[in-house]
Amino acid sequence: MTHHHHTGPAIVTRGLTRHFTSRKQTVEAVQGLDLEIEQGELVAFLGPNGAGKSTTLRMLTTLIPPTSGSASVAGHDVVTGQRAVRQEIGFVGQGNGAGHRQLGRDELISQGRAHGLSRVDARRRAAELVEDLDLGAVADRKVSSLSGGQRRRLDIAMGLVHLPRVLFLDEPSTGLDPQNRANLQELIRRLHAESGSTVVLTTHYLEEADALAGRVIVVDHGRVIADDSAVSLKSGLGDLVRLGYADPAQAARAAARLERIPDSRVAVTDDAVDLRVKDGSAMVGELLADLAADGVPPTRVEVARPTLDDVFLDLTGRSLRETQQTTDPSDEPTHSTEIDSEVAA
Ligand SMILES: Nc1ncnc2c1ncn2[C@@H]1O[C@H](COP(=O)(O)OP(=O)(O)OP(=O)(O)O)[C@@H](O)[C@H]1O
Repeated sequence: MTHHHHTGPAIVTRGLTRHFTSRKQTVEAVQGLDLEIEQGELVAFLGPNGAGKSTTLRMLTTLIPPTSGSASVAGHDVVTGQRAVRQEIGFVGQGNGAGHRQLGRDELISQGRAHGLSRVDARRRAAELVEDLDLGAVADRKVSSLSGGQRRRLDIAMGLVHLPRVLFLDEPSTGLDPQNRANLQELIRRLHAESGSTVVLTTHYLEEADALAGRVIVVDHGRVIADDSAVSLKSGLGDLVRLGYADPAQAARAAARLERIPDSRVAVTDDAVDLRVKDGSAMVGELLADLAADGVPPTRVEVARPTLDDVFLDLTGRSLRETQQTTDPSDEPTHSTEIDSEVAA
């Protein structure tokens, strides 16, 4: 069997586990992942700092071996078939190591040569990538002089030189401004659509996972806590209808009435009632009429569509934003700022 005929899933993991030991303490970074990712999927691993996203990617790209369990990529085991896996994949890490003194185009050509392309083919491939990734204006400048967004596009071009069947991107848009992030997402979407290759990325931008990935795998403490399309994850949770009252007694009466709605959850805090229910936005008119008829019309109403942060909160009792801020205080402030603006949107 040659890898060209591999027709099974792009990625399979079975009990994939990785522990780290430092100063006699064991960190269970990844704990027993069982995943199947089909060829051509675009998947985002979403989770807070330290959830195990990078460790998972580093195992799948053969940079570190699993402690236990197994994984295969494009039909090859990441341990016994390390070499074959490397030929099939592209990996764009966090801050790749393109030589700063080189010109962007020369970096691409060297990378192509390193992957076994002839000089002519490497030049041709570099030219294609410069075109595809809109690097024309910067390809003939030194890498060290490029902006963050240009540098990221060059990193991605580096990962694409050998037409990988599976592309791994570790936090591709971290550190980019919103405009560059949007451009990069558009680029990833286009590359995925045109190449039909499998794309796996990690992110802690909710908005990115939401906008980009057909499938979102939410990880926390080294485990998968949800795995579905962003749309299903959110619609499964339901909309939040928040009703404000003049006093707590009214709120309590309204809550008692709302608890009769099937498949809903009601929470009261002082003079506000939170109702979580599927398609809440569609039923709000009827709901208000009923409450008015029962003598408990609210004084304020807000309806919020669920975000992936709500999904995370529902699953873990914590917000991605909180974990973002507390797990790694040295983290760049851009992260939490971004997540704030996403939630506010
Ligand atoms: N080489 C290592 N030695 C010791 N601990 C490690 C090592 N690499 C990762 N860890 C720990 O494993 C856990 C998972 O880290 P990992 O980098 O996979 O998380 P992540 O989800 O990618 O987070 P981030 O969003 O911050 O990149 C963390 O607790 C981390 O401190």
